[in-house]
Amino acid sequence: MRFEKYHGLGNDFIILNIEDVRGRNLSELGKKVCHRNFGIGADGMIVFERNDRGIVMNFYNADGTTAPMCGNGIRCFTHYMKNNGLFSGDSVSIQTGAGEMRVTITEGTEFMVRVNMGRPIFEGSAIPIREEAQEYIEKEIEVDGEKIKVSSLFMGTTHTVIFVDDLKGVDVEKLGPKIEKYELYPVGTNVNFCEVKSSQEVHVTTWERGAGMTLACGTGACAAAVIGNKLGRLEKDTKVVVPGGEMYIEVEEDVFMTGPSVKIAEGEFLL
Ligand SMILES: N[C@H](CCC[C@H](N)C(=O)O)C(=O)O
Repeated sequence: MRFEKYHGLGNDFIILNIEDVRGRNLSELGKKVCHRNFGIGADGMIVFERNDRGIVMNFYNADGTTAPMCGNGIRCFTHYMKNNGLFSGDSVSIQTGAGEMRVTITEGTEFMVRVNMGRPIFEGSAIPIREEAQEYIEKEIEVDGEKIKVSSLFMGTTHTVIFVDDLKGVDVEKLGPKIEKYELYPVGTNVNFCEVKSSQEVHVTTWERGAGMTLACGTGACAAAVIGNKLGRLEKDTKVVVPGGEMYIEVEEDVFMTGPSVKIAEGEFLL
Protein backbone atom coordinates (compact mmCIF):
# COMPACT_ATOMS: atom_id res chain seq x y z
CA MET A 1 0.00 0.00 0.00
CA ARG A 2 1.51 3.29 -1.19
CA PHE A 3 2.04 5.97 1.46
CA GLU A 4 3.63 9.40 1.81
CA LYS A 5 4.88 10.81 5.10
CA TYR A 6 4.83 14.53 5.95
CA HIS A 7 5.29 16.67 9.05
CA GLY A 8 3.92 20.03 10.06
CA LEU A 9 6.31 21.49 12.67
CA GLY A 10 7.18 17.98 13.79
CA ASN A 11 3.56 16.76 14.05
CA ASP A 12 3.87 13.88 11.63
CA PHE A 13 1.39 12.04 9.44
CA ILE A 14 1.08 9.09 7.10
CA ILE A 15 -1.07 10.10 4.14
CA LEU A 16 -2.89 7.56 1.97
CA ASN A 17 -5.43 7.53 -0.84
CA ILE A 18 -8.72 5.78 -0.04
CA GLU A 19 -8.41 3.95 -3.37
CA ASP A 20 -5.46 2.01 -1.90
CA VAL A 21 -7.18 1.01 1.35
CA ARG A 22 -10.78 0.29 0.40
CA GLY A 23 -12.27 -2.49 2.52
CA ARG A 24 -9.73 -2.13 5.33
CA ASN A 25 -10.65 -1.12 8.89
CA LEU A 26 -9.12 2.36 8.88
CA SER A 27 -8.95 2.68 12.66
CA GLU A 28 -6.98 -0.55 12.87
CA LEU A 29 -4.82 0.58 9.92
CA GLY A 30 -4.18 3.93 11.63
CA LYS A 31 -2.91 2.20 14.76
CA LYS A 32 -0.70 -0.07 12.68
CA VAL A 33 0.92 2.53 10.38
CA CYS A 34 1.40 5.07 13.20
CA HIS A 35 3.19 2.64 15.52
CA ARG A 36 6.74 3.92 16.01
CA ASN A 37 8.27 0.40 16.03
CA PHE A 38 5.91 -2.04 14.37
CA GLY A 39 4.74 0.47 11.76
CA ILE A 40 6.06 3.51 9.92
CA GLY A 41 5.55 5.83 12.91
CA ALA A 42 3.43 9.00 13.06
CA ASP A 43 1.11 11.05 15.27
CA GLY A 44 -1.76 10.40 12.88
CA MET A 45 -2.99 8.97 9.58
CA ILE A 46 -4.81 11.00 6.94
CA VAL A 47 -6.85 9.42 4.13
CA PHE A 48 -7.66 11.31 0.90
CA GLU A 49 -11.13 10.78 -0.52
CA ARG A 50 -13.21 12.49 -3.19
CA ASN A 51 -17.03 12.57 -3.10
CA ASP A 52 -19.64 14.30 -5.23
CA ARG A 53 -19.06 17.55 -3.28
CA GLY A 54 -15.28 17.50 -3.66
CA ILE A 55 -12.28 16.60 -1.50
CA VAL A 56 -12.57 14.94 1.91
CA MET A 57 -9.85 14.71 4.60
CA ASN A 58 -10.30 11.75 6.99
CA PHE A 59 -8.13 11.97 10.13
CA TYR A 60 -7.13 9.22 12.55
CA ASN A 61 -5.08 9.60 15.74
CA ALA A 62 -2.19 7.25 16.39
CA ASP A 63 -4.45 5.21 18.69
CA GLY A 64 -6.89 4.66 15.83
CA THR A 65 -9.56 7.06 17.11
CA THR A 66 -10.92 9.59 14.65
CA ALA A 67 -10.87 13.36 15.15
CA PRO A 68 -12.86 15.93 13.19
CA MET A 69 -9.92 18.12 12.16
CA CYS A 70 -6.14 18.43 12.24
CA GLY A 71 -4.47 21.78 11.64
CA ASN A 72 -0.90 20.64 10.96
CA GLY A 73 -2.41 17.69 9.13
CA ILE A 74 -4.48 19.77 6.71
CA ARG A 75 -1.36 21.70 5.69
CA CYS A 76 0.44 18.41 5.01
CA PHE A 77 -2.66 17.07 3.25
CA THR A 78 -2.63 20.13 0.97
CA HIS A 79 1.06 19.47 0.23
CA TYR A 80 0.29 15.79 -0.55
CA MET A 81 -2.55 16.75 -2.88
CA LYS A 82 -0.40 19.32 -4.69
CA ASN A 83 2.40 16.77 -5.12
CA ASN A 84 -0.08 14.29 -6.57
CA GLY A 85 -1.93 16.73 -8.84
CA LEU A 86 -5.17 16.24 -6.95
CA PHE A 87 -6.21 19.88 -7.34
CA SER A 88 -5.18 22.77 -9.55
CA GLY A 89 -4.30 26.32 -8.55
CA ASP A 90 -3.16 27.48 -5.11
CA SER A 91 -6.40 27.30 -3.15
CA VAL A 92 -8.95 24.58 -2.49
CA SER A 93 -11.80 23.71 -0.10
CA ILE A 94 -11.56 20.54 1.96
CA GLN A 95 -14.40 18.78 3.72
CA THR A 96 -13.51 17.76 7.27
CA GLY A 97 -15.40 16.47 10.29
CA ALA A 98 -15.46 20.08 11.53
CA GLY A 99 -16.88 21.50 8.30
CA GLU A 100 -15.35 22.83 5.09
CA MET A 101 -11.93 24.46 5.44
CA ARG A 102 -10.36 26.68 2.76
CA VAL A 103 -6.59 26.31 2.30
CA THR A 104 -4.25 28.54 0.27
CA ILE A 105 -0.65 27.80 -0.62
CA THR A 106 1.39 30.91 0.19
CA GLU A 107 4.91 32.14 -0.49
CA GLY A 108 7.75 31.11 1.80
CA THR A 109 11.11 29.40 1.88
CA GLU A 110 9.23 26.17 2.69
CA PHE A 111 5.87 24.90 1.46
CA MET A 112 3.58 27.24 3.40
CA VAL A 113 -0.17 26.97 3.74
CA ARG A 114 -2.69 29.46 5.14
CA VAL A 115 -5.82 27.76 6.45
CA ASN A 116 -9.18 29.26 7.29
CA MET A 117 -9.85 27.18 10.41
CA GLY A 118 -13.39 28.43 10.80
CA ARG A 119 -14.89 29.83 13.96
CA PRO A 120 -14.29 28.78 17.56
CA ILE A 121 -17.33 27.39 19.35
CA PHE A 122 -17.67 28.08 23.08
CA GLU A 123 -21.09 26.59 23.81
CA GLY A 124 -20.72 23.70 26.30
CA SER A 125 -22.70 21.10 24.37
CA ALA A 126 -20.57 21.72 21.23
CA ILE A 127 -17.19 21.45 22.94
CA PRO A 128 -18.47 19.03 24.36
CA ILE A 129 -18.40 19.23 28.15
CA ARG A 130 -20.67 17.60 30.71
CA GLU A 131 -22.02 20.94 31.90
CA GLU A 132 -24.76 23.19 30.66
CA ALA A 133 -22.73 26.32 29.89
CA GLN A 134 -22.73 29.12 27.34
CA GLU A 135 -18.94 29.05 27.62
CA TYR A 136 -16.30 27.43 29.80
CA ILE A 137 -13.57 30.06 30.23
CA GLU A 138 -11.09 30.26 33.15
CA LYS A 139 -12.97 27.68 35.22
CA GLU A 140 -11.25 25.84 38.04
CA ILE A 141 -10.92 22.06 38.01
CA GLU A 142 -9.07 19.92 40.53
CA VAL A 143 -6.54 17.33 39.35
CA ASP A 144 -4.65 15.29 41.97
CA GLY A 145 -5.50 17.91 44.57
CA GLU A 146 -4.12 20.68 42.34
CA LYS A 147 -6.52 23.49 41.33
CA ILE A 148 -6.08 24.31 37.63
CA LYS A 149 -7.79 27.07 35.65
CA VAL A 150 -8.94 25.78 32.26
CA SER A 151 -10.73 27.19 29.24
CA SER A 152 -12.36 24.72 26.85
CA LEU A 153 -13.74 25.23 23.34
CA PHE A 154 -14.27 23.52 19.99
CA MET A 155 -11.64 24.76 17.53
CA GLY A 156 -11.80 22.15 14.81
CA THR A 157 -11.72 19.60 17.61
CA THR A 158 -12.07 19.58 21.39
CA HIS A 159 -9.44 21.75 23.08
CA THR A 160 -8.60 22.84 26.60
CA VAL A 161 -6.26 25.80 27.17
CA ILE A 162 -4.27 26.32 30.36
CA PHE A 163 -2.08 29.38 30.91
CA VAL A 164 1.03 28.81 33.03
CA ASP A 165 3.77 31.16 34.21
CA ASP A 166 6.58 28.84 33.19
CA LEU A 167 6.13 25.94 30.75
CA LYS A 168 9.38 24.41 31.98
CA GLY A 169 7.78 23.86 35.37
CA VAL A 170 4.82 21.87 34.03
CA ASP A 171 4.86 18.05 34.08
CA VAL A 172 2.89 17.72 30.81
CA GLU A 173 3.34 13.92 30.67
CA LYS A 174 1.66 13.66 34.11
CA LEU A 175 -1.03 16.34 33.86
CA GLY A 176 -1.81 15.95 30.16
CA PRO A 177 -3.39 12.49 30.25
CA LYS A 178 -5.29 13.25 33.46
CA ILE A 179 -6.95 16.32 31.91
CA GLU A 180 -7.39 14.54 28.55
CA LYS A 181 -9.60 12.02 30.30
CA TYR A 182 -11.08 14.31 33.00
CA GLU A 183 -14.73 13.51 33.77
CA LEU A 184 -15.87 16.92 32.46
CA TYR A 185 -15.04 15.80 28.89
CA PRO A 186 -17.32 13.02 27.60
CA VAL A 187 -15.10 12.43 24.54
CA GLY A 188 -11.84 13.57 26.14
CA THR A 189 -9.92 16.69 25.14
CA ASN A 190 -6.63 17.89 23.71
CA VAL A 191 -4.69 19.82 26.36
CA ASN A 192 -2.63 22.95 25.57
CA PHE A 193 -0.24 24.37 28.17
CA CYS A 194 0.51 28.00 27.24
CA GLU A 195 3.06 30.56 28.39
CA VAL A 196 2.43 34.12 27.16
CA LYS A 197 5.74 35.75 26.18
CA SER A 198 4.26 39.02 24.91
CA SER A 199 0.94 40.27 23.54
CA GLN A 200 2.00 38.84 20.18
CA GLU A 201 3.77 35.63 21.17
CA VAL A 202 2.72 32.55 23.10
CA HIS A 203 4.59 29.29 23.64
CA VAL A 204 2.40 26.17 23.60
CA THR A 205 3.05 22.53 24.48
CA THR A 206 0.19 20.16 23.62
CA TRP A 207 -0.81 16.78 25.02
CA GLU A 208 -3.01 15.38 22.26
CA ARG A 209 -6.05 13.20 22.75
CA GLY A 210 -5.28 9.86 21.14
CA ALA A 211 -1.65 10.68 20.36
CA GLY A 212 0.03 11.97 23.54
CA MET A 213 2.74 14.63 23.59
CA THR A 214 3.33 16.06 20.10
CA LEU A 215 5.84 18.65 18.82
CA ALA A 216 3.02 20.82 17.51
CA CYS A 217 -0.76 21.02 17.32
CA GLY A 218 -2.33 23.39 14.78
CA THR A 219 -5.85 23.43 16.15
CA GLY A 220 -4.30 23.73 19.62
CA ALA A 221 -2.30 26.78 18.53
CA CYS A 222 -5.54 28.32 17.26
CA ALA A 223 -7.30 27.48 20.53
CA ALA A 224 -4.52 29.11 22.56
CA ALA A 225 -4.61 32.25 20.39
CA VAL A 226 -8.41 32.50 20.61
CA ILE A 227 -8.55 32.16 24.40
CA GLY A 228 -5.52 34.42 24.89
CA ASN A 229 -7.21 37.07 22.75
CA LYS A 230 -10.54 36.61 24.53
CA LEU A 231 -8.81 37.14 27.88
CA GLY A 232 -7.00 40.24 26.60
CA ARG A 233 -3.58 38.59 26.91
CA LEU A 234 -2.88 38.22 23.20
CA GLU A 235 -3.51 40.48 20.22
CA LYS A 236 -5.44 39.22 17.19
CA ASP A 237 -2.25 38.36 15.29
CA THR A 238 -0.10 36.00 17.34
CA LYS A 239 3.06 33.99 16.81
CA VAL A 240 2.62 30.57 18.39
CA VAL A 241 5.93 28.90 19.23
CA VAL A 242 5.75 25.14 19.71
CA PRO A 243 8.55 22.60 20.34
CA GLY A 244 8.62 21.84 16.58
CA GLY A 245 8.80 25.44 15.36
CA GLU A 246 6.41 28.35 14.93
CA MET A 247 3.14 29.19 13.19
CA TYR A 248 1.11 32.37 12.80
CA ILE A 249 -2.49 32.72 13.92
CA GLU A 250 -4.91 35.53 13.02
CA VAL A 251 -8.02 35.73 15.18
CA GLU A 252 -10.78 37.37 13.15
CA GLU A 253 -14.36 36.10 13.13
CA ASP A 254 -12.79 33.10 11.45
CA VAL A 255 -9.38 31.97 12.68
CA PHE A 256 -6.50 31.73 10.19
CA MET A 257 -3.39 29.58 10.69
CA THR A 258 -0.26 29.84 8.52
CA GLY A 259 2.54 27.30 8.75
CA PRO A 260 4.81 24.92 6.82
CA SER A 261 4.58 21.36 5.57
CA VAL A 262 7.55 19.11 4.79
CA LYS A 263 7.51 15.85 2.83
CA ILE A 264 9.65 13.28 4.64
CA ALA A 265 9.24 10.06 2.67
CA GLU A 266 7.16 7.93 0.34
CA GLY A 267 7.01 4.19 -0.19
CA GLU A 268 5.14 0.92 0.12
CA PHE A 269 3.64 -0.19 3.46
CA LEU A 270 3.92 -3.99 3.48
CA LEU A 271 1.66 -5.00 6.37
N1 LIG B 1 -2.49 17.49 15.73
C1 LIG B 1 -3.74 18.06 15.29
C2 LIG B 1 -4.88 17.90 16.25
C3 LIG B 1 -5.33 16.50 16.30
C4 LIG B 1 -6.49 16.42 17.22
C5 LIG B 1 -6.68 15.02 17.74
N2 LIG B 1 -5.59 14.63 18.62
C6 LIG B 1 -7.99 14.91 18.49
O1 LIG B 1 -8.25 13.83 19.04
O2 LIG B 1 -8.75 15.90 18.49
C7 LIG B 1 -3.59 19.50 14.86
O3 LIG B 1 -2.50 19.85 14.38
O4 LIG B 1 -4.57 20.26 14.96
